[in-house]
Amino acid sequence: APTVVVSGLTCELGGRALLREARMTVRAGESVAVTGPSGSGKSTLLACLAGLHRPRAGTVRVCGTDTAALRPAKAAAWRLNTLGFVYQFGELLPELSAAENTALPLLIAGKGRREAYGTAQRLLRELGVGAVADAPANVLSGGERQRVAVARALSTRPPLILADEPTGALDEHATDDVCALLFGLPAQYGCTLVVVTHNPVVAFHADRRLVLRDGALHEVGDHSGTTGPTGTADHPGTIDPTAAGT
Ligand SMILES: Nc1ncnc2c1ncn2[C@@H]1O[C@H](COP(=O)(O)OP(=O)(O)OP(=O)(O)O)[C@@H](O)[C@H]1O
Repeated sequence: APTVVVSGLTCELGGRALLREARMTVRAGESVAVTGPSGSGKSTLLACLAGLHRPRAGTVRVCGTDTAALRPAKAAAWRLNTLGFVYQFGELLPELSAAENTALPLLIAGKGRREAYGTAQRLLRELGVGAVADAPANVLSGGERQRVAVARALSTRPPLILADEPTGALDEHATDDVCALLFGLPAQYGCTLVVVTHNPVVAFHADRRLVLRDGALHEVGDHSGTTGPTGTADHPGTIDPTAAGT
């Protein structure tokens, strides 16, 4: 069964219709990038996937669960076990160490300290930030912060990772680094990945790309016919505006 099935999703915020009968399906183990103009509703779409925003119409099923129908008391536990979030600035708790940030979801899920910290240390090592496990989050570099954020997102082994502009605060080098890490997660950890990004270079790493335009999600060209994220077959060196989704 697909991990994500969205159909007829209609959502308003501040009196503005952001999503209009949007639809998308994401298969298990797939990575999908969602691009689109600023303010088009990409973060709102992620909030709907997470059941954090109740749509006016339509359905959102994640791992078979209708997220709009989740009762608040059950929603938090469902999110804890089903979703991992990665945000633009890592959004770690600054006074806690990398290991403490990573162990936190497991402690909240009721795991014992030994198991939670064991898992955290292992994930941080696997993601290349084992050396900073005991450093407070507020001294980490941007790239290290995002690696720790990914470790935290993976800690409960959720089937779906949602990333909202995960490279938005990084330079080019760190962006490449975090992209390699993020888009390698489905193969390495067996999860599904949905990434919201402005950056066509980031989107190009995904198995599929969707653009959110006028409230609807459109599939954009597959990788054939383009020379890569920085050029098209017809115009090498230019960014394909269709693929960029802007
Ligand atoms: N709680 C809210 N109440 C009212 N309006 C909101 C609320 N949250 C977001 N909006 C508005 O909804 C629109 C879409 O916001 P959203 O963050 O989903 O867009 P986005 O595509 O992710 O934008 P960006 O790429 O700039 O992050 C924006 O105009 C925003 O100001």
